[in-house]
Amino acid sequence: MRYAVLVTGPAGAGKSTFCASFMTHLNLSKRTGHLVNLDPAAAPTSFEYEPVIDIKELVSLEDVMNDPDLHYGPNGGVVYCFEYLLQNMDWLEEELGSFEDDYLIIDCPGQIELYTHHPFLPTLVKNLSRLGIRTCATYLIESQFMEDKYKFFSGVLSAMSAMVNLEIPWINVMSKMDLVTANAADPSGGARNGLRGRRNIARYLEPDPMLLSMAHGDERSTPNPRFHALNEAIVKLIEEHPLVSFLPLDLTNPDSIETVVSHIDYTMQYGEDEEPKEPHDLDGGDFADE
Ligand SMILES: Nc1nc2c(ncn2[C@@H]2O[C@H](COP(=O)(O)OP(=O)(O)OP(=O)(O)O)[C@@H](O)[C@H]2O)c(=O)[nH]1
Ligand SMILES: [Mg+2]
Repeated sequence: MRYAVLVTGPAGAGKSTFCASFMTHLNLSKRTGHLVNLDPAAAPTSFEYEPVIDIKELVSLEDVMNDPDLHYGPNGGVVYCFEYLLQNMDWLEEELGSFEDDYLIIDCPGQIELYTHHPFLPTLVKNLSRLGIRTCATYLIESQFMEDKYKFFSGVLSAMSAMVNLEIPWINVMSKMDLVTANAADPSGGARNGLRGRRNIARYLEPDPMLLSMAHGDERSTPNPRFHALNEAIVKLIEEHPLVSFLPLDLTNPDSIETVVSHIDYTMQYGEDEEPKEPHDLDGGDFADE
């Protein structure tokens, strides 16, 4: 059985950094992981681990943008590259041919429209499953989103929108939690503030729709009734479909990546199909006759 983890999320969420930490964690646990780069815009220097498969060998953003017949800018260019990849699945299939029994960590581009507007991920996942690869997705949002309730809820909605398009196990991750801890440790805040900070964080990890109702009126002084109605509708949607919760990821704490990886293992039922180990002393034992 082969396994693949799609690492998705908006631009700069920390996807490539997470992929590298994931690789390090697997190596330290004596497991084998391979990095697959599906970001046609990735800079060659951005990888701590050399990708075993790299979309840029098929098509790179640079080539697309320099093509005088195509006239694409960076965003349209990435979309074009992904379309090209899906039209050339035999290339990916061939590249994937040589990996058995391993984890493939697939670093995806940060263009949000790839996840919300286009059927790219579902098509990719269908192809992976046709090749017998069990796949799950992670969706990263960075902790700074928690500082702006509107940004946060737009992040929740885009995660939901990406999720409902994909019929595979899905894990949302709140990345860069080290930046939040740094704020909570602010000496001027004192212990009570720290506690309130942690409670507040919990309300973001299991999104509490009331945060959005409360946001209304505090930062924006003149309440716009239509805006209010929209907020109410979003609150209701999140209450009725509590699909989204986040696992915190703090890369400065080794336990944190371990927790995220165990969730990924569990959700993909990693290792369940492995051959059961032979017990040592079954034959010649007494209980055979009893
Ligand atoms: N403090 C902190 N910074 C991080 C963490 N993860 C990533 N960063 C920083 O955030 C920036 C973006 O990280 P990347 O891993 O390149 O993010 P990405 O999602 O791959 O970005 P794109 O591929 O451009 O969409 C870099 O400057 C990283 O150093 C983290 O856990 N904590
Ligand atoms: Mg990246």
